[in-house]
Amino acid sequence: MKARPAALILLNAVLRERQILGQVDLPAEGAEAARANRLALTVLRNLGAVDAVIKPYTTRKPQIGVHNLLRLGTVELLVNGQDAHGVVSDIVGIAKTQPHTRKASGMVNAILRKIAVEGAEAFAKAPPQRLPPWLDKALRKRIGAEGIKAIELAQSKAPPIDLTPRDADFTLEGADVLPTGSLRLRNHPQISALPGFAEGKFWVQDAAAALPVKLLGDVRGKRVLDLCAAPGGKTMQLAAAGADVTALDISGPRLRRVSENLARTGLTATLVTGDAFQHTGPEDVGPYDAILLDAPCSATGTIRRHPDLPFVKDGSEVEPLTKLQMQLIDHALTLLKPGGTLVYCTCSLLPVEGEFQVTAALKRHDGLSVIATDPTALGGDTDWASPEGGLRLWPSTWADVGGMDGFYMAALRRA
Ligand SMILES: C[S@@+](CC[C@H](N)C(=O)[O-])C[C@H]1O[C@@H](n2cnc3c(N)ncnc32)[C@H](O)[C@@H]1O
Repeated sequence: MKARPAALILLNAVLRERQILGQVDLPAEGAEAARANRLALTVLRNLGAVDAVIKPYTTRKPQIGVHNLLRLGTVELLVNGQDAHGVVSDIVGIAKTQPHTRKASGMVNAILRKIAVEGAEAFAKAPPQRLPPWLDKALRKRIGAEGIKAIELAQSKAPPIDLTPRDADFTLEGADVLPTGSLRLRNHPQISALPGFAEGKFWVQDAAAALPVKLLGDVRGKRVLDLCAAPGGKTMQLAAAGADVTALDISGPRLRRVSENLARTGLTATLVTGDAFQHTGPEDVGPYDAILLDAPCSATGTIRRHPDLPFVKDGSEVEPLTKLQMQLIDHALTLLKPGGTLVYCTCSLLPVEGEFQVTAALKRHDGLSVIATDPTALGGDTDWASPEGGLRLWPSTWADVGGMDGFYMAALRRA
């Protein structure tokens, strides 16, 4: 299947069935599937502006299948700058093949022709894609209208691809080296075709996601538990830094990805499939020197990479997730040596999944303390430091060089 009809399947799955993009079975492969995915992501990242362009041409909201065709056509015309004649005839052709859009093909034709000629101005004037109301409400008090706007602007742009090098001296032509050590690609090449990929010299990992492991300091020779490990970006960092790593995850299929990643990079870790709460550690060697807890979370920090999330999630999972995070912190502390370090992190924008978890853990555990992180020691900026001693990153952090995923991280010392 070609990219455009495949992109339509993706858009219908997200916007009609409320399905996560990554879970949609796509009848396309290779380059066409990759292009379909990029098209769907671009539509979702710009949905508000695209709908604002379409609205004046419709008397009432079109049926969703028709609306998605118009959205796809509008993005091809106004964002991707594709040839108007080709786009309109292709989208109309797709409309004609579907029973639920066939009747509207004449209307689709007329609207897209008009948008091709006059739509650019309305698109340029439209504000960036809004945060979903539940997320806006949760953040507004903390970061204000300006902070929200900065996040929305950052999320409306396609993010760069960041790589973590296995060895610090690895460089890649065309990649920028960020002060934190990540390599950043502004174009979107086929990763598996890049020099060094097959030899496992790097892996894809957002610059923000590469920081939590650094909060553990020098892990060479230490026994480190990666408690929620899959797909394994942080496991590989730990192994590359010389730690004796145990990587645990509840999901067998996801842990297989850790295994594949380790095989490609030539790194080693002990893999354990299972529930973190059942893990008591190997009895013969006792508690771990350090633990990384990259807890399951709302993933609201990754919306720029996964713009489907706001259309699929409604915030109702946040409360159960915060309970799980709290229990995981408590359990992790039982597996840690006295004096050992626990790094807690989430790719969430929400303080309840970050800062609040740390301050609440300090109240629950006598003698537990935060090892205050100096962001400048990691190549970051002073304003990354949050009052309780952790680091807070937003999608708008370093926006001028492409931003980074929203993340929270803090290092805790057990008494
Ligand atoms: C944020 S992801 C971890 C990402 C990973 N650390 C990385 O850098 O690639 C959270 C992981 O927690 C796992 N998980 C969720 N509940 C768990 C539990 N009770 N025990 C162990 N793993 C769990 C999920 O399967 C998921 O892979």
